[in-house]
Amino acid sequence: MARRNVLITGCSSGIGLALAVKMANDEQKRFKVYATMRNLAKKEPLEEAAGRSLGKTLEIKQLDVCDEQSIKTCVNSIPDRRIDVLVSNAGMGLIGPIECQTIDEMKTVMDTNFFGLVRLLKEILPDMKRRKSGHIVIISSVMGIQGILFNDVYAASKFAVEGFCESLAIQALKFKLQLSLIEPGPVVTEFERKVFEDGMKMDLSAADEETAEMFTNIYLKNYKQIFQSLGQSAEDVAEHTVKIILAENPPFRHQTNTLYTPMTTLKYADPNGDLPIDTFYKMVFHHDKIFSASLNFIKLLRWRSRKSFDLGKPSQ
Ligand SMILES: NC(=O)C1=CN([C@@H]2O[C@H](COP(=O)(O)OP(=O)(O)OC[C@H]3O[C@@H](n4cnc5c(N)ncnc54)[C@H](OP(=O)(O)O)[C@@H]3O)[C@@H](O)[C@H]2O)C=CC1
Ligand SMILES: CC1=C(/C=C/C(C)=C/C=C/C(C)=C/C=O)C(C)(C)CCC1
Repeated sequence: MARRNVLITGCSSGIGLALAVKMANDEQKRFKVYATMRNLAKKEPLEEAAGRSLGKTLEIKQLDVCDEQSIKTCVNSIPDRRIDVLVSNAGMGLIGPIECQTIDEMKTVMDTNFFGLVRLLKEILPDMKRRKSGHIVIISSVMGIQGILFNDVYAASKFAVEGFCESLAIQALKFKLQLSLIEPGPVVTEFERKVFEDGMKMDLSAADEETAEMFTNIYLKNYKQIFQSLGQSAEDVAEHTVKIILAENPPFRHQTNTLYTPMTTLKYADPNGDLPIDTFYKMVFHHDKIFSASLNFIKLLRWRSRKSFDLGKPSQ
């Protein structure tokens, strides 16, 4: 099989970095990775992690998904503009009451998470259609299927991504192109740190007392614990993504976190849409102690299974 050219966006940290490194270090050398980032001053962690693949199976390039010219320049710099696998990963989060967010902040989230993907495809899709080959892989989120308290705009941006892809997938089929949405739950990356820090320093004066209290004492208070108990690593998500890229018949949707799937299943279990909303409401407002205890229990189980794995014993 010929080596496949892979372009990944947002490789300065997190999932993008982990995926670029994993694919570039593929033992069978099946990929040539174009690992892109908007700010090349941030390339050191990727260079370090890439090791010997740097300059061989991994090249670092500048690409800002909010800048059409930067996308064009990057794609033009790739031999024959050939991109066999596009991984649209660049993205950002935003949490908090909407009363305390500016429209400009919200627009930046939509511009990055949704229009970023649209800009990439406007440049890359015509080539893929002409060649009648290509795989478009999008790092979406469980929030592309289901909204979560105080993530209104972020969830909207990922819903936009999912709606766009669901529509495009039908046309793509005609051109023998594949489209896959990767849907991680919480992942411990810079995303989590940035979002939490911004949330902690958010000016909540525009919100009523009850909302501000809910955000601070329920959402932010539980945030770290949710990531510690249910969170995956970027490497774990990268491993799932590679499997999807290598699959003979890649699925349209793939959730990476089995601990999270019980929540998303609620969405499909009730066509009226009330079940997930009522369940989340009860978890947050009525059974918060049980919810918190369950998270602690999961954290303990995962810690124990990792510990026994570290000691050389397979986890139970
Ligand atoms: N972490 C999580 O819990 C989850 C994350 N996701 C999704 O995974 C993807 C990767 O996030 P993750 O690795 O967690 O977070 P990181 O913050 O570690 O990585 C995000 C990457 O996107 C880049 N980026 C942001 N804006 C732009 C832009 N305009 N052009 C190009 N690159 C840009 C960042 O660059 P810079 O360093 O310059 O800011 C960074 O490289 C995102 O789409 C996110 O929505 C999905 C589910 C859960
Ligand atoms: C599980 C759960 C909660 C929080 C989930 C979180 C915080 C998920 C984060 C997902 C991310 C960060 C996805 C990124 O794309 C709530 C609403 C507190 C209560 C109900 C159950």
